[in-house]
Amino acid sequence: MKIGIGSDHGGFELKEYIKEYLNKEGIEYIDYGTNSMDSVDYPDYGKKVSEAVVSKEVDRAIVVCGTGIGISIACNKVKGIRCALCGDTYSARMSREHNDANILALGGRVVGRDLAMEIVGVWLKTEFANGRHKGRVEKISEIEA
Ligand SMILES: O=C[C@H](O)[C@H](O)[C@H](O)COP(=O)(O)O
Repeated sequence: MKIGIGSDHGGFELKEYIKEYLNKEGIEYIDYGTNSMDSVDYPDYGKKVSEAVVSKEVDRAIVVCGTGIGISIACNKVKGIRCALCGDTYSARMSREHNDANILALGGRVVGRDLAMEIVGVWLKTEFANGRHKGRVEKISEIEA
């Protein structure tokens, strides 16, 4: 599995920490920026990462901004993206099992590093459950169409 990762300045530090985790776990990733704490606009990075998911350059992605709110809103404007902003491991697991979320959003100024890593770990390893959830996710795609 290849993961895309991106953030604005508010999520930069957590993004770099997540990269260390991915390196340790041997998970391949592409970093779409930003590359410093200099102020940038989160929609630019949400768009880049989302387009990489839709084009299948990466399988799934993780995005981070200060709260995770702005970048998740931006990602969810891209057709085919189901971005879930998660602050706990239960939501992270459900976002995969029930919603087939293809992007995880985190708030770099909200969640601590240890919790963020638990959320990332759960989200990466959980598969979509299909079954009754499949038709519901398809109805989301119908809204987009
Ligand atoms: O939802 C938006 C994000 O939390 C941004 O990271 C935040 O708005 C950036 O704020 P500032 O420009 O004050 O660092």
